[in-house]
Amino acid sequence: MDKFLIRGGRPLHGEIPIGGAKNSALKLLVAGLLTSERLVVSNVPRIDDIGTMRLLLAQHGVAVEDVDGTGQVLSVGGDITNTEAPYDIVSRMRASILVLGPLLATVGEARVSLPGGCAIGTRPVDLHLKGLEALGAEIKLEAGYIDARAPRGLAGARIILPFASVGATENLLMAASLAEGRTEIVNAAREPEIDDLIACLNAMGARITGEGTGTLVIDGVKTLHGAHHAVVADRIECGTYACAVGIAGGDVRLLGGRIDHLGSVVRALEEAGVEVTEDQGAMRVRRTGRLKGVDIMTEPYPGFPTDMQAQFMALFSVAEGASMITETIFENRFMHVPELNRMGARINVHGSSAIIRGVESLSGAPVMATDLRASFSLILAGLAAQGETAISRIYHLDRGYEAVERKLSGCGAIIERVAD
Ligand SMILES: CC(=O)N[C@H]1[C@@H](OP(=O)(O)OP(=O)(O)OC[C@H]2O[C@@H](n3ccc(=O)[nH]c3=O)[C@H](O)[C@@H]2O)O[C@H](CO)[C@@H](O)[C@@H]1O
Ligand SMILES: C=C(OP(=O)(O)O)C(=O)O
Repeated sequence: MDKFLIRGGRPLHGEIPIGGAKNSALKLLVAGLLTSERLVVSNVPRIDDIGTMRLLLAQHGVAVEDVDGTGQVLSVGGDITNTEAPYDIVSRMRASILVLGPLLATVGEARVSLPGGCAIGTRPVDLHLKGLEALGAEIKLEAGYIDARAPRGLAGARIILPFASVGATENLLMAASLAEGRTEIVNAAREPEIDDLIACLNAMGARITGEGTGTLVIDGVKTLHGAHHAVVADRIECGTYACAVGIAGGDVRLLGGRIDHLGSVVRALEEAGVEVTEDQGAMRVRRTGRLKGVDIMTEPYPGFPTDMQAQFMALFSVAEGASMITETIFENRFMHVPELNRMGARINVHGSSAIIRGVESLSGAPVMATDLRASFSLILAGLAAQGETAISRIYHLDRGYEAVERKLSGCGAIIERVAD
């Protein structure tokens, strides 16, 4: 197991390239199950979750090839030979549940392990299952597995989601693309990654309209074909590095960062005293003065993303005044709080809200990463802290961030990966 050693106190200057979005690339690769032709996906981030997805697709008999040897252009293709998604892969990566809709739509059956809870919450999949049942699937839960069948194929339906679930919207979109007739998904998620999946499915011959509106209309087609699609820029990676500049100070251009996908994050940064501008295909982030505390609440897009909550917690821990962060999406997403407090932060959690009383400075300490975004909040704290911070269990971070130490040290940070 690796750990990071960070020496804080240095401002960041330079450029950081922003990669393709983890939360889009994973679903785009799954979309490859919907056709026996080749789907080529470019701008794929080189992160551990992509390796796990390749393993899962291989388990279904579908090959994922590295087209040019860079790991950034992957081609998915081949016939599905096995419809089981086993526990050992699904429990490692929850996005595995996304194979359910495509397997049902193409081969009419799937056996997918229930993902169960994870560090940030219970994360049930009831909305995925109810939606697929509305499309005609017969679903049984047995021995920890979802047994789903659609012996007569899937048929379009009007589905009203009680909550705009990202994963349920994606599973239903892919299944409905090959269902007979029209499907309408009301209260669909509106995240940019959903629009990216729709663009890819439409390039494969699907007929989907309504992206970004919350109501998606899918006219099912008989087959989908191969296509080439480039993954949208990772708004969470971009927002995370913006927080790095916010907490460490300095001036950095985030290359390829999409400011238009980060409205609520940019507003919070600006309120906190961080300057954000669009700069010729990059997002430029600067901070010279003291940070100020801000209140934020996580919400589905276009609201403030839960995947940026931990990073802002670190930022506000050294801001002037108090901040309140309310987490409304996941019930247990404050595991970074005790670790930040060990570094000198003053954070109290009351139910789904955390009160952060800003301190003058943090001090380096040995801390432990508990999940993907929490891991980065500790890096951010380490960049601002006096002395050395040692972060263990960074395998959580490697799930979703590419080349963190290279990107940060390229801008002047002192960060090193060492074997634990
Ligand atoms: C791989 C991926 O893209 N992950 C993202 C995706 O996760 P994911 O797709 O799991 O997130 P959802 O939007 O589905 O979940 C949000 C909330 O709805 C609840 N829920 C969801 C489905 C369901 O059937 N029943 C139910 O109760 C969940 O427990 C959670 O509390 O969106 C989240 C919310 O933006 C992000 O934090 C994750 O990074
Ligand atoms: C929670 C996240 O991912 P996952 O849904 O894969 O757990 C995330 O990307 O912050």
